[in-house]
Amino acid sequence: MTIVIGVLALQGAFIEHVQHVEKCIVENKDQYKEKLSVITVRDDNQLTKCDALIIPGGESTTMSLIAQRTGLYDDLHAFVHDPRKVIWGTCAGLIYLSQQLSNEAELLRTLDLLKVSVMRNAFGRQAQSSTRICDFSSFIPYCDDFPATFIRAPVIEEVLDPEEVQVLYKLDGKDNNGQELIVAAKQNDNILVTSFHPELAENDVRFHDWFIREFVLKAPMSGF
Ligand SMILES: NC(=O)CC[C@H](N)C(=O)O
Repeated sequence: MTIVIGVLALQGAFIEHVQHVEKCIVENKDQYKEKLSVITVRDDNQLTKCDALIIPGGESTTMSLIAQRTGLYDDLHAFVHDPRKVIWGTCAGLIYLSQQLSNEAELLRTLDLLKVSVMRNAFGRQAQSSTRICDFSSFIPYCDDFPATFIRAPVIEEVLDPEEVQVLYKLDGKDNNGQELIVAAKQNDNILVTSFHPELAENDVRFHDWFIREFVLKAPMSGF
């Protein structure tokens, strides 16, 4: 059996995710317990082939409008709500997955999955983009120097269901609303979100490798 990881390719930084997953497969295939492949997803036919789906960064309003216009919204909604599927949303993908937006919610019909409240563009106009070296070793073994790139990034201001959502990482300080700066979280064992872009860490696939090992290869579909 081959496990298929899809990358939603309606809009945004999908190619970088595909390249990172491909690099993981080439470099680590002997360590993975199952055969993996990666495809881009633009329609329902491609989506039905997938066991996991990465929703990339980009512009969440545009992504949501394209999904509605192409008729993919309902299929995406059903896919991400299936507990056997593995989902990872980065940046705009995080916004698109969330149940509640505290600002700029007009025109955006989210997939209503992640039980959090999110603030879009939480770092304001002053610092729209930055790369910070983050210590993720509390959840990714030995990964204490990861270059996390934030581009007009959202933050999770509030977890709406602490039983299902676990905070993985937050930045020091508060956002413009005086709320917490949660930038990585997981919901149950199959949904991961990051407000930064691990796919932009050049030649560094540690985050993607961890996603594959901790989520994709542990999901029910892979038989473990
Ligand atoms: N890099 C990104 O994905 C930016 C997200 C963008 N600010 C949005 O609201 O969709």
